[in-house]
Amino acid sequence: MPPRPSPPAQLFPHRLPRPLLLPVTALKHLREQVFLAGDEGWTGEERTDIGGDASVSPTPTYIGCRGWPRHRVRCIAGDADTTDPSSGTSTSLRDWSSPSSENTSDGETEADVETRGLAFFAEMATQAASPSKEGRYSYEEYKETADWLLANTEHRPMVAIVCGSGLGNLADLLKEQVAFKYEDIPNFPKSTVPGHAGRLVFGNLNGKPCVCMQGRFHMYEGYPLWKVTFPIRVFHLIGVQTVIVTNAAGGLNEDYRVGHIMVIKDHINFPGFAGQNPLMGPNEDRFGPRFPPMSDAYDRDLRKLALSASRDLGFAAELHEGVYCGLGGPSFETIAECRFLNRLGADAVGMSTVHEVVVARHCGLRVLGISLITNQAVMDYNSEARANHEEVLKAGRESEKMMEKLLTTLLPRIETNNNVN
Ligand SMILES: O=P(O)(O)O[C@@H]1C[C@H](O)[C@@H](CO)O1
Ligand code: HPA
Repeated sequence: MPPRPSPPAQLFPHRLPRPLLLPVTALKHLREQVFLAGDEGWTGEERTDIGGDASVSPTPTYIGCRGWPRHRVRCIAGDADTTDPSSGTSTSLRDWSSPSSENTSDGETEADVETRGLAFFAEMATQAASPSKEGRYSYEEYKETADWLLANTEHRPMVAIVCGSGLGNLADLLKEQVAFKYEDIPNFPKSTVPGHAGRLVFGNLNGKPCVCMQGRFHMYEGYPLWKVTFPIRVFHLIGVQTVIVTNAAGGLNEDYRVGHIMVIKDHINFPGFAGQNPLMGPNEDRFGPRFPPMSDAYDRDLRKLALSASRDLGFAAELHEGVYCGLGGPSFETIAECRFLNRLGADAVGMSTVHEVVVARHCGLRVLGISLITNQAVMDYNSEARANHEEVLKAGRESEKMMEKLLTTLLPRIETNNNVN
């Protein structure tokens, strides 16, 4: 075994109560949640994803938690005793030195941080060690979550609403609410983005039984697409028939203004072009077919209902039908990219939705997509405008009343099979 080097200074060492044994395969899965770095790859706190691979790293491996405040990204130092993936043996993770009781900047002691770090890590380890986590959820896990929800609420929603950035308050419209934090629901991922609260809210919207995702999951958070779309299949299993996906989007169409609404007519799944499709991998026939069509992804009757509701509400002039282009994010688009997408036929651009829609259609759910135009995409090299998340959230807050009215008017009109002419 190579001699054990000193830990990098930026790593705050934490003591493990005892060596933690994990199979090498578990470490591979942990890469989705935490970053792993060999000695050579470590460049300090500025780096959040070093992308070393424990299974091939010849040097000791450090593990930190993605998404933690950076000064806390220093969870556990490890001693990779056995790193040969072919051996299938275990990797032991040990502490480097003793903890201190020094306070961190927000008053939490290092001991608290350590406790949290260990709890987080233990959870990750448990999840990673589960055989079903080999790249996807098993049917039984979707079912487990669905059954848990059905056992914990009497609500039986027909419609699910996914709230986009800044649109989480839509969930407040529901009456007779029963809400669950994502972290309390078995198998549910966790929201990490500001403006995505991370609660599943059941209730009635204008008499219609609904469930609202107050916060969605995005590819750029580091989640694989089978996690991003996990709730959609759960909705199917609890009896939901229609999903309304909302999002914040940048307007590419020159007629679109901030605060306008776009009913999604079609989408361009850009990550899909690069092989990032949530249906990649073995098909689960109990959800749907291997090769689902997408030419009817956005339900024509639901689109008509949305357009007629907007006419009834008097804001038809602010409502468009258009094509949404989903990208991976988290960087906003360059000017050249915006021009390119616009020429391709996209009217609005965002970082979500398309994966949820693919999975929803795969399991036969009807889909209505609604984009709130929160900013105009920058298309001009002379422009000083810069897209930013604060602006997106602000536009969401400013237009929430319009979105609320649209949904409140629309929901009671949704039948199992609308046939609107
Ligand atoms: O969840 P959505 O698609 O509404 O959120 C958009 C895309 C990014 O998450 C974020 C950028 O501001 O808003
Ligand atoms: N680009 C991508 N995603 C977005 C935007 C944008 O301009 N606005 C809100 N979400």
